[in-house]
Amino acid sequence: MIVIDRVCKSKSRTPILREVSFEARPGRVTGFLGPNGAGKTSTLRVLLGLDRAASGTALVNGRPYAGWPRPLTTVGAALDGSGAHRSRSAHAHLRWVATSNGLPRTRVDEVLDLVGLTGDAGKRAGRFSLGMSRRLGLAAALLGDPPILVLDEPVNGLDPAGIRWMRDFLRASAAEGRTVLLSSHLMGELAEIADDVVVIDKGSVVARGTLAEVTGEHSTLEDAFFALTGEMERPWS
Ligand SMILES: Nc1ncnc2c1ncn2[C@@H]1O[C@H](COP(=O)(O)OP(=O)(O)OP(=O)(O)O)[C@@H](O)[C@H]1O
Repeated sequence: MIVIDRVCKSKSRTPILREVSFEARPGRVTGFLGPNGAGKTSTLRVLLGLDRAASGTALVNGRPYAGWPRPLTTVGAALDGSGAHRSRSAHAHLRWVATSNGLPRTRVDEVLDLVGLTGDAGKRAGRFSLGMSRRLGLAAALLGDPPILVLDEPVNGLDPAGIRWMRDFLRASAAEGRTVLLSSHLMGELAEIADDVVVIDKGSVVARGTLAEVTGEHSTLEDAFFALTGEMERPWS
């Protein structure tokens, strides 16, 4: 369970998060939706202890992320890229992450299999496609078999097959009882995958609830999003 409670943060004296509050629950996919620059990544960075909030709390299973003795066994996170050095093979990268976090190396082959990268395990990360890099980032996040997954824009840039694979994987993870929190600015995709939706705009949460509650009277989540944020649909974007 993730509980974010009235998190505030400023950068260069400009408020970028204004009392952000929401929950992500076990067994559900929670979609964190907002336009570019709304504050999604900043919120996730606070949650993962990579940035400090000026005020408010962000807790995973009742504690700050950094308060967990072996955080990878509580939260698996993938923010941007695979995190692997270009010259390292997928297998070597995962071995290094496992060893440095006190996780058994036997887990490396298991997570490679889970994300469908067994056949590419010896390939250098620098030669991976975007979809393969996303899978490698996810594999690292899964090393500790965590009950909570936090993923920043996991389907951004993936081809249709990659999107479908990621969607099925995350839905199956939630069905196993995991808490899955993912950010996205792709509304159609989020509507396909999320049980619960949190909409953030200009650093403030403007809606949260089940997908049906947030969509409300609108025919699609996208329509609801534009009504909530006042963003105009731009034909060139
Ligand atoms: N290091 C920084 N210095 C100054 N401003 C920053 C910094 N990092 C982020 N910001 C600002 O904070 C706001 C929120 O950015 P953030 O990256 O969290 O948004 P986002 O919703 O993840 O956007 P995107 O979908 O484009 O990734 C933006 O206005 C951004 O310009």
